[in-house]
Amino acid sequence: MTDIGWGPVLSESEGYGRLGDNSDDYTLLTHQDIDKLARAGYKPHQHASHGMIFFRKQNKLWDLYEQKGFAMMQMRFDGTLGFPGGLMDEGEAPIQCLNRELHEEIGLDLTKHAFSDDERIASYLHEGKNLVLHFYLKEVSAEEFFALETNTLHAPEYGIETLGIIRVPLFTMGDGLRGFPAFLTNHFAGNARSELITGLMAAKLFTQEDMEKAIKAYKDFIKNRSLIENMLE
Ligand SMILES: O=c1[nH]cnc2c1ncn2[C@H]1C[C@H](O)[C@@H](COP(=O)(O)OP(=O)(O)O)O1
Repeated sequence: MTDIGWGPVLSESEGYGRLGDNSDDYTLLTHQDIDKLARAGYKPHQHASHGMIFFRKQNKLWDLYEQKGFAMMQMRFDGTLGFPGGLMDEGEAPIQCLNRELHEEIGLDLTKHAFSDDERIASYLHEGKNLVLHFYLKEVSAEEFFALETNTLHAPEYGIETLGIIRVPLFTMGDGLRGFPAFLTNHFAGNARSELITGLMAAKLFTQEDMEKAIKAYKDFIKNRSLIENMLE
């Protein structure tokens, strides 16, 4: 087999992952938009699919904090946080792309846990990047979640694209910041932060009020951090 090398292939997708996206850069697409894209063979855009696997469990963590369960994310090769998933290959549909990528990145057993098309909860267009992002959500039991996590160590891309699977802390500590709001202050790939918020709301793990409180705590922290950094300059 001729080795084509990854250089030319990767350089084409370099721009998609650049940091600095805002949530306003992404437009939420309707079902009609998606049907139209499918009829056009998903062209002329590049597409990517990512999925959130979670379990719900009402728990009092350390007898103190209300924990809602866990959601799975990953530390990516580029140092940002994201969901398992990736770019669609020629001839694929978004759901095929998702299942292929989840097998490669987290070793998902597709005979047991393949995602289905009706688990897509949102799709977004980034016009500037000509990129459509499809986002899927899957609920599993706690036991299945732990087994899936263990299996990630044997995934073909573990240690290459996926540097580690992480659990999103779904609780807030007494200072109102540590836990989920502090988690939101990390660097995320693409619109993964918005997807996380959307996914947790769609799963009804957060009430509107709890989510607004968490987002406010995270944004206040970022604002205060920038103020302090500016003062120190
Ligand atoms: O979790 C994510 N949510 C939304 N957008 C994401 C996420 N992870 C990455 N991205 C963006 C930015 C990336 O460059 C493109 C392509 O995804 P990626 O997973 O890097 O694709 P490959 O593994 O290189 O095929 O989507």
